[in-house]
Amino acid sequence: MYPDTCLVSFYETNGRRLGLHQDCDESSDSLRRGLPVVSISVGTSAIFVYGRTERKRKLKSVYLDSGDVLIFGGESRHIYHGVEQVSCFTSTDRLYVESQMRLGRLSLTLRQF
Ligand SMILES: O=C(O)CCC(=O)C(=O)O
Ligand SMILES: [Fe+2]
Repeated sequence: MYPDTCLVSFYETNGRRLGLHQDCDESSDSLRRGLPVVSISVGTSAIFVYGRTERKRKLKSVYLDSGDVLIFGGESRHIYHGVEQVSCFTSTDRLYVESQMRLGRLSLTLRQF
C-alpha cells in the first residue's frame, strides 16, 4: 500500500461521535484490492465499534488509546464502523503538557485512493 491521503479528524471529549458507516469513497481499484484504512489515534481514548452488518446486536468494540494504530483491509475493508464515546481519559497526560494539544482525540486516517 502507498497511502496518498491523510484525513485528520478531531473529536471533542464532550460527545462528538462518528456514526456507523463504510469507507467507500476510494477508487474502485483500491476498494477491489482491499487496500487498508490505517487509523492512528492520538489523545484521549475512544471506543471503536465495528461489524459486518449495521445490526447493533452484532457489533463488536475495541478501545483505541493514544498511540494505537488500527488497520482494516482485505476482507475487513468494508466493515461497518464508527467512533463512540470519546472519554476524558488518556494514557498520556504528558502529551497535553508538552504539545499543548487541546483535550480530545486526534485521528489520522491514511488511505490510498
Ligand atoms: O477515527 C477513526 O479512527 C476512524 C475514522 C473513520 O472511520 C473515517 O474517517 O472514515
Ligand atoms: Fe470510516
